[in-house]
Amino acid sequence: MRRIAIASDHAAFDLKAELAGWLVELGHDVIDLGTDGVASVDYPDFGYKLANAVARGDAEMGIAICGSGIGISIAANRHPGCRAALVGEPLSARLAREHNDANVIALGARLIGPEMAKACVEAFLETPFAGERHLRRVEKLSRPKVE
Ligand SMILES: O=C(CO)[C@H](O)[C@H](O)[C@H](O)COP(=O)(O)O
Repeated sequence: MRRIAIASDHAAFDLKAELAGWLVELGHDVIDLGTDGVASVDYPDFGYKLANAVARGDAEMGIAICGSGIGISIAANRHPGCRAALVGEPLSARLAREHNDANVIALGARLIGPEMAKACVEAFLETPFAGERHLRRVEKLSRPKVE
C-alpha cells in the first residue's frame, strides 16, 4: 500500500474526489491537497503543492489533475524533484514508470472519464522503474542543460 498525494483545480474536483475515495478503498494512504470545491482556482498553486509534497517525501507518488492535465503537469514539472507524466491511457502510464521513473501522474478530467483515469492510475502504481539505461537518462533530467 502506498502514501499518495492528490491535488486538482476546480475543473477536476469531482474526479479527484472519486479517485481519492477509490484509492482509500484499495487501502492506500491518501493526502488530499485540494482544491476543496468547484470554485475557480489556479492550477499552478495545486501543481506546486503536489510537487513539493512528493519531492519532500510526504508522499511516494502524486496525482495531479486539471481540466486538460496540461497546466498542472507543467506546474509540477517546474520542481526539479518532480517528474510528472501527463497520460490519457494505461500504456503511457506504464511507460512513464518503467522508462521515466515518473513520480507524479497527471490527468485531464475534461478529456477522460473516471474509469479510464482509474486504469491509468492502476497501471502507474503497479509498474516499477526498469532502471538500467533508463537510470542514466532519468538522472540527466535532474541536471537540465539550460542555455
Ligand atoms: O486545464 C487546465 C489547465 O491546463 C485547467 O483545468 C484550467 O482550469 C483551464 O485552463 C481553465 O478552466 P476554466 O474552468 O475555464 O477556468
